[in-house]
Amino acid sequence: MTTNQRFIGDMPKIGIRPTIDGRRKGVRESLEVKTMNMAKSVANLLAESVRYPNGQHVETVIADTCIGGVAEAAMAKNKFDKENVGVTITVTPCWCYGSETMDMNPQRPNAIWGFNGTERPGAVYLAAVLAAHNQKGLPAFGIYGEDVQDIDDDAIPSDVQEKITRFARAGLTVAMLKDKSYLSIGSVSMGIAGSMVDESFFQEYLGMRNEYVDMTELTRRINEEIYDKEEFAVAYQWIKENGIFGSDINKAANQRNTVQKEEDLKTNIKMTMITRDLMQGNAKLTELGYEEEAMGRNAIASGFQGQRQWTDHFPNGDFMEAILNSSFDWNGIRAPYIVATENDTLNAATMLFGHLLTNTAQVFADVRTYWSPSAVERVTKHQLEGRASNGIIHLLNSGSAALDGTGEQERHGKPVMKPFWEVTKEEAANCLQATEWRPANTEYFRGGGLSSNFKTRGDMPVTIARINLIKGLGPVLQLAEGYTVELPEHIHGVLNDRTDPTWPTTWFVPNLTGHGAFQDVYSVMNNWGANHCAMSYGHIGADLITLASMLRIPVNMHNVAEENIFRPTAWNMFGTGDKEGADFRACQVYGPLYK
Ligand SMILES: C[C@H](O)[C@@H](O)[C@@H](O)C(=O)CO
Ligand SMILES: [Mn+2]
Repeated sequence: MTTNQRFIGDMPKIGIRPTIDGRRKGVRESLEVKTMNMAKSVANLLAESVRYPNGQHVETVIADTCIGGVAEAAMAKNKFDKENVGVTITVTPCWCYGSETMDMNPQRPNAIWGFNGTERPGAVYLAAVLAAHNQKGLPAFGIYGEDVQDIDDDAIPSDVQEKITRFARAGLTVAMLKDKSYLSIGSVSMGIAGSMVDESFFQEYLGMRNEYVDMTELTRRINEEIYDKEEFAVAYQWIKENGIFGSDINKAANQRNTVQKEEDLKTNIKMTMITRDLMQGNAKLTELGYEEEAMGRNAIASGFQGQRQWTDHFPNGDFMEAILNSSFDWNGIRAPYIVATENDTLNAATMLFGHLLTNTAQVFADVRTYWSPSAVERVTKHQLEGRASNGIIHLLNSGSAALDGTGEQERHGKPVMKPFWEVTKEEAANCLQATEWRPANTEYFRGGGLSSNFKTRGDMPVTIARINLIKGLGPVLQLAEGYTVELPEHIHGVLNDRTDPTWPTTWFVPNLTGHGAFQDVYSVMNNWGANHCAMSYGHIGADLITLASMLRIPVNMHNVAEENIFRPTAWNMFGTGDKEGADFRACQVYGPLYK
């Protein structure tokens, strides 16, 4: 199965609306070419610089005519509705009639680029149409280049490019979430509130539905052999030949014997295939006589409860979660699946944001420990240095960290996490080689299984994020941009051995601003809203903030520079001095996108 067959329906397109002054006999005629050229430049920019998670370049649809009034606005809308347009960008070099030309679809993110020129007043239209958007309660993003351009200049200035592409990535994420499912496999893990499904959150904020299966469905499919046995043979050979099987940390009395460990590996492979099939279906199952199972659940993300009923008896979910979240498996290099440990639905939604904005794999982790410089010195007799010198946060969890999180993919000799189509065979092999599959800690996981153990390479720019649900307020998003750091081996060894050393470790350092939650590293840990975070490659805080504003989720903690914050213009009307407070007020007034 190829990745672009993964979900039912086409990828959403971006609709481009060239608006124009409707006055014929001179004015309109003189502007037609320029206006359409702006639309074409935006289409070219998007096709070059934005891709869908399946690797295809983004598709755009330009309205058949410039839009001078309401009839042409309706014609553009009809075209867009037929073409599965999920996001629209209006462009214009001139004055046009605000409410007569505007896009009034309340659920499709909309931006307007008003050309900064002097011959015709694009900025005046921009201000007028944004006022109409605000007055009608239909928030839109305004884009106005900083420097004046000449009317015959069809280039898009870099500040405008940045805003258009940021808007497009976030808008497409909104559109790609819509009408997909989150699949809960099992229910609440160990009282973790994030694994209590809040259907209103998924339905009203993300436009998604919730699907559920009991974990016994895995048992049924394993026992009745409802999976592709040929694929199983390939997977088994692949991991036996290429996997590194690390040592057992369990006391002799608690160790599983060789026969059990071999069975655990086989069960883990079957769990991986079955979870994927539950999410997206598998045509092979039709050949086996299981047409219903072959359909899958149109799930763009899933979560596996695991602990404790399953893991007290069966092999744990670490292998399954690690492989599915990675950009490769025994079938080759492919887009990651999003699977949350402990069925933490809120971390899964955060991982989806990171994945759909960047097209890269995500690292799910416990926000485990803050190590102050003095605590590290006390325990190791060594001082933290460089980026780590203000203290470090230990990200660690059984399960869902993508193997891409090893940092074994490179650009210009530096560790990165890439979209799957840029990952080479050698890099995928290196990620696997940097991972040890170790017998699970049987005091935690009585049913055994294989845990994935690696240490993330340092110097990767990353962003950790998390959605939290607050009674009386709704969802809020928090994020921290920072870097992975690599500690000298002796320090890492001492710190890591104090916890469960069979799991993947990332040492994270946030960028500090000296204010609020970013006063120091301790404050970042202290202000984290739950036990988990999702880590994404790159400094994507600004994209996350734009996306959150589209979904009306306020951001309660971030360390993104103010000049990079891009939200609908209406947000400024809720206050310009205190952007954080304005965000909360705006989100409260507009409410969830799909209410
Ligand atoms: C094995 C343990 O139960 C861990 O899974 C636990 O510490 C968590 O990850 C909690 O989020
Ligand atoms: Mn956890």
